Amino acid sequence: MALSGKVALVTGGSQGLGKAFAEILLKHGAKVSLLDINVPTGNKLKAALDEEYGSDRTCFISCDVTSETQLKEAFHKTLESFGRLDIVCNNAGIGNESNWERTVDINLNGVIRGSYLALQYMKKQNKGQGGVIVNIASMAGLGPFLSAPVYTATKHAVVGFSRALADASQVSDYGVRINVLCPSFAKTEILETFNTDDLMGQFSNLRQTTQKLLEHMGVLDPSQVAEHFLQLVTDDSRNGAVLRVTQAGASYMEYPKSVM
Ligand SMILES: NC(=O)c1ccc[n+]([C@@H]2O[C@H](COP(=O)([O-])OP(=O)(O)OC[C@H]3O[C@@H](n4cnc5c(N)ncnc54)[C@H](O)[C@@H]3O)[C@@H](O)[C@H]2O)c1
Ligand SMILES: CCCCC[C@H](O)/C=C/C=C\C/C=C\C/C=C\CCCC(=O)O
Repeated sequence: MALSGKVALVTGGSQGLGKAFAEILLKHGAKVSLLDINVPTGNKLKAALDEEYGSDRTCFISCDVTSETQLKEAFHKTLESFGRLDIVCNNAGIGNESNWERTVDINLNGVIRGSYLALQYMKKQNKGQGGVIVNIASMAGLGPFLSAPVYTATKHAVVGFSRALADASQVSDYGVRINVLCPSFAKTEILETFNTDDLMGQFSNLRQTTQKLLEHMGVLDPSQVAEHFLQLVTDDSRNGAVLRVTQAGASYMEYPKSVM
């Protein structure tokens, strides 16, 4: 998929990986709708992007992915502002093992809400032009991250949900590809989770273990992660792909062939 003239929507787009995804899409000619609950940071980012790319290339929409109503409205506003929708990145996520219900509602339910709305707007059967969904999981979607069991569960679920949806989309001929990105640790605010006892809950005693894992795996720059995100967006041959990104490089996960 060539990105010039295409329109993307990125949840959790105010900072961190969402910001890096927005920037790489803009660099390649797309327009981007940024959705986030962090309104001051989102507005600041929009102002900075206006300077660099012009004010018609982005919009910022205050949106909580736990609200079906707000998310629907944000998709509607994106279509209204830019006239089309081609790329949806369900990226908003948190690490909160204490309020784990909220973690499930953002990391998993938010991805499901965003993916279903994306299909509704992009699938050919609804007069959409087709497109691509990239859901952001984590290495914790591929194996156990011991200090964050609920986070691990949500990210495994994002991988399973996205792979099943990709097969369903292909069999139903929606014209929409669905892929998953699984980054290792990246330098963003979410890593502060490990220094916050309230967020780690009963697993705050595992801080040393987490710290060792982090030192062992290293910390990626968001721009490195964005390069691999771009691959999932632009490579039309990829549907149901799960791309693992580490300091050592990126590799597609291999799974047994689907029964269908
Ligand atoms: N940084 C890492 O090490 C890492 C590694 C693998 C995967 N991830 C995943 O990447 C994604 C982005 O995280 P990040 O690292 O950029 O962290 P971050 O904390 O910098 O960014 C997360 C963004 O999501 C927004 N957000 C949180 N709850 C929201 C909600 N209810 N509705 C809308 N927006 C909401 C936040 O305001 C923030 O802007 C997450 O899904 C995270 O799990 C991060
Ligand atoms: C709790 C919020 C912190 C977010 C961290 C973020 O998602 C990064 C996680 C990075 C690594 C997770 C650690 C362990 C996963 C365990 C095994 C994966 C092995 C799978 C493989 O090598 O393919």
